[in-house]
Amino acid sequence: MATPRTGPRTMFAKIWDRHVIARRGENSLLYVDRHLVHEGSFHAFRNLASRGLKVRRPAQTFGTADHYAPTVGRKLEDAPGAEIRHMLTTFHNNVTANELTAFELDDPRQGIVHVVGPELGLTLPGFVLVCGDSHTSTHGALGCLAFGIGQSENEHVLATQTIWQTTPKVMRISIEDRLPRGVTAKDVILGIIARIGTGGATGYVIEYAGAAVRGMTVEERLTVCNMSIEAGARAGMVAPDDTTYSYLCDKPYAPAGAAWDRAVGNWRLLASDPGASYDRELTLDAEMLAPMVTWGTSPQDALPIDGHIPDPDDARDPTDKMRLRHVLRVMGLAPGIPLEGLPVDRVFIGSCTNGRIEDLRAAAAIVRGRRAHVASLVVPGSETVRHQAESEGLHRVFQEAGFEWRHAGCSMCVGTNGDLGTPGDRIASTSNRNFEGRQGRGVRTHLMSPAMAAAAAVTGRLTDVRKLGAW
Ligand SMILES: CC(C)[C@H](C(=O)O)[C@@H](O)C(=O)O
Ligand code: SF4
Repeated sequence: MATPRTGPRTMFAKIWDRHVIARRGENSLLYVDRHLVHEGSFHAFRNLASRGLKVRRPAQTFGTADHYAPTVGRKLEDAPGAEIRHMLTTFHNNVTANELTAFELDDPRQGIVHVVGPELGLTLPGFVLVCGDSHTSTHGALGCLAFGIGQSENEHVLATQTIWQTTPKVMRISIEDRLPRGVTAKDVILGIIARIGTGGATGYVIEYAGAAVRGMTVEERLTVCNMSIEAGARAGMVAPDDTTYSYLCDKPYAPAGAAWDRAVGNWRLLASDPGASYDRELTLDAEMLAPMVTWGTSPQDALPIDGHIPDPDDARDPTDKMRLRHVLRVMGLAPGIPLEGLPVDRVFIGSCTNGRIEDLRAAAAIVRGRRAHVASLVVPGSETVRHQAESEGLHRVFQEAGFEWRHAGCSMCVGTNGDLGTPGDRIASTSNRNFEGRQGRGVRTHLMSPAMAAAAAVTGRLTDVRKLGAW
């Protein structure tokens, strides 16, 4: 559908229209307000340099070391292996050569790009923000259009501060009512993906709306928008409101003084107009949601904790039947068994989905006064989060329970820094992808909320956190 020029407009259309510089057929050239880079952007920097170019707008481009960051210490030598160290050195050389502000291992602001952007105020409402990383959808929680880009697009943005895009469609997902006890933002997004599937939002930008979303903190909205990409969406967005402004007002890179007042005045105009039309609408009742756990190798393979492993024989479609058989083999699960009570070998609390301070507080509330039954790792999403958690004494709660408390990075979400499970491990993980082998060869991943992962750590089994009495 073409963007309507007049009449009620969606938040997406307002931001998009304001950034279009040129049109060529189906494609629009968009101005990019903010470009974020991590170690994975090395191809783009290499190609840029080979064309004799430098970053066009260094003041709008920020870098952070996250995927390869060692979490056991902050020195290059803490990284296991020459390849990992090479990635970190290459990143350093690229940001230095282009005179970019970057948060490297020794910087107190270092962390996962999608945690660092919002918490430093590098992500602002109304922006077009891009990064060579699929979970860039996270930033849309602040009311901007944020999406992941590929390496050649990344090079184009570095060189021109613009990007060619086709106009996506817009879907509104309204989550009405209030979240029940023990149900978190992670359960909301896993519930949505279980319902619409990993291709359910392909070609769309999702706008999350409804009372449950309005009632969420910014951190909870970030969790929801983070996993939009797992439903195939180009981006996820939440209209900015007073919750957004009070989150942003004291952030280092947010506007200050009179500029802040002017900015808020403009941001207040961003929300979709009443009566704006969407290409697709979906409404979910929050009251129906429960703590969710994935049982398969795709984020859509999610069920409430009181669910049972599906039986491939119940699948009508032969392709589904085959896929299910394969998934259950990979996951080491038998049809019909209950999810609750399944023993786990390891727990990972962290990632750009659930590595923020509220996530660590929620996990610590369950862990306090209990002991970890299995190897458990807490990796704050950023050093800012780590320092905040330490000032609240959360690190001691985890350490006294036998958890490992690390420095910030992507860590076991993807294991590119060497933090991996061992073959056969079943991991309760707060990350966003449960793809086969993502956390290590032969490792089985179950995605869940921080509270649920903490419950699994202290019982050694998939556990309904509502039964631990902490809620
Ligand atoms: C390495 C990076 C490009 C990748 C992504 O795009 O998402 C990673 O962050 C991931 O989560 O798998
Ligand atoms: S924490 Fe995981 S999902 Fe997020 S950017 Fe890092 S690897 Fe990707």
